[in-house]
Amino acid sequence: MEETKSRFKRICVFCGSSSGKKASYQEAAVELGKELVERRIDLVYGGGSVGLMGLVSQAVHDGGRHVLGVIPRTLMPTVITGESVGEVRAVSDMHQRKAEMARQADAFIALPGGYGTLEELLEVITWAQLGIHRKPVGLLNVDGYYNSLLSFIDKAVDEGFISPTARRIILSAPTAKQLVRQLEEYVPECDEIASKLVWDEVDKLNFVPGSRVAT
Ligand SMILES: C/C(=C\CNc1ncnc2c1ncn2[C@@H]1O[C@H](COP(=O)(O)O)[C@@H](O)[C@H]1O)CO
Repeated sequence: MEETKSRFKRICVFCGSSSGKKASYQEAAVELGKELVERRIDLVYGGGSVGLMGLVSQAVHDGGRHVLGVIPRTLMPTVITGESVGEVRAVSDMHQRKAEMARQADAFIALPGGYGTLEELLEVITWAQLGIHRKPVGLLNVDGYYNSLLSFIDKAVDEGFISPTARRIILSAPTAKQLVRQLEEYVPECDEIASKLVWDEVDKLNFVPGSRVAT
């Protein structure tokens, strides 16, 4: 397989701790892992081997890329989340886990998932809206899984709760290849208010002003 170069060193994947009912969700997790490998991109995720989390991490590890699992100490016993592949970083709680995953990543992708996935996804979108980071965020919309979420977000734009600029933070595509290509081409827009906010160093998630990609 020919390797393609990427602007990203490491991507964070949020996804179900369950596998979902359709084979297409599981296939998409493996496909995404292979796409990261092809582009020589490492993975950061929530650790363990359950559900789609296990499938994407195993595919990246099998392809020879680095896998970093960030996992709260309480969830570390393998009877709870299964054996992790690659490097495991223990953190004290779920908040620290999200902050550490975000700090370690140059971009974010959400595969299908449940509450945990949605919460992680919406948080990095909110952080982008506030100018805490300028890293791309993409939804892997497998079999239209996220259509209703995207419709809801469009309704929130129509009703005046999300600005058109903030709507454009979210990229989406039906396949890993199309989505990663979009993430590679993404140029962040700056909201007028967000551009004036000054976040503490710790809150900035490694973003260097003036660069297109967070470092
Ligand atoms: C404790 C139980 C199951 C184990 N649950 C999780 N294991 C690992 N990571 C998890 C777990 N729950 C949430 N996460 C994080 O959120 C995303 C997955 O959540 P979802 O609700 O399945 O979409 C994932 O990205 C993780 O970072 C027994 O119930």
